[in-house]
Amino acid sequence: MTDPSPVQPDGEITLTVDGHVAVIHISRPNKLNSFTIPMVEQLESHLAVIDDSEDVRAVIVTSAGDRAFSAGADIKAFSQLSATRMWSTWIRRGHALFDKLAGLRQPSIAAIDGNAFGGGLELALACDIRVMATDAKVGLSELGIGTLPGWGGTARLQKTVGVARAKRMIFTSLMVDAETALNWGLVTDLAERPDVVAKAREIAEQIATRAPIALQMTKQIIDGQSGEGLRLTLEALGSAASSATDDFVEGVTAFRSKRPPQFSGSFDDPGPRDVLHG
Ligand SMILES: CCCCCCCCCCCCC[C@H](O)CC(=O)SCCNC(=O)CCNC(=O)[C@H](O)C(C)(C)COP(=O)(O)OP(=O)(O)OC[C@H]1O[C@@H](n2cnc3c(N)ncnc32)[C@H](O)[C@@H]1OP(=O)(O)O
Repeated sequence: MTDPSPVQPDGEITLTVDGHVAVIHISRPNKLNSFTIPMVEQLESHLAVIDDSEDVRAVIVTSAGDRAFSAGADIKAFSQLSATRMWSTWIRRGHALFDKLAGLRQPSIAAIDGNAFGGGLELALACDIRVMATDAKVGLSELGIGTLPGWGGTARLQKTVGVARAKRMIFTSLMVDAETALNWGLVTDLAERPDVVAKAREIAEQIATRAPIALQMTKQIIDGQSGEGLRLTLEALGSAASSATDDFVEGVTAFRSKRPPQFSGSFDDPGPRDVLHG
């Protein structure tokens, strides 16, 4: 039995890649996985690795099975700083970090296997899909400590649950339970706490069987402005049809051959191809 790794007082965020799925683990067990600057730095470098990878097709973000998914930014740390230092080390940097997560080519799934408060819920909101433990609660608690959700959660919550529910949650630091989160569309799936990561993994593996380039285009279209969606759709299909990504050829060929497609994610530009007649 190996000794558990020593608890890092400043917390630790690790990255493991298994096949086409990357898993980001947040661990600061004695402080409810609250974020320190070293953890922000580690997450920055992990996202850069994922962004550069051609193998990673889906990302899971989860805690290391601790009591909480994350209780947000380390209140004790940022509240000791001057306003200038707070802006540069916490607000601007954290906001950019969660934008980077939300903007990844690869879809991400938050496995909310514990309570998620403040920046912890903002982290989950920066992911595309959220799976939540049936006994967890989530909320943007920042107004309760005299600040506001500073890492993108205000805008993302409104986009996810609508204006009225976002106002109800943020203005009153409402902690919603799993059933409410599911009913409000804040999460897409519920699971018993020990099964949350497995559920997220199941979704990630399904995503990993899709054609990567078509998937990335779809993510960009959904995340684009609604009015922008049609133009992006036409543009994306136009570029795919004209240069016929290998995956598009493979998808049509596999369909015609009645076998599962094997997508490669490659994109060479052979010029127009007649993909419908072999
Ligand atoms: C106009 C505005 C101007 C203001 C400018 C300031 C801007 C600063 C912006 C920074 C960047 C924004 C980032 C983000 O948007 C903001 C945040 O994330 S703020 C943090 C939000 N999180 C919370 O409010 C949750 C705080 N925690 C709690 O309420 C409780 O811990 C709990 C989650 C309800 C659980 O309660 P309990 O079960 O009783 O557990 P404990 O409270 O005993 O906690 C155990 C242990 O963990 C420590 N801890 C918990 N949460 C945090 C945290 N967020 N930061 C640091 N430490 C935390 C807690 O202190 C205990 O430690 P111990 O006391 O045992 O040493």
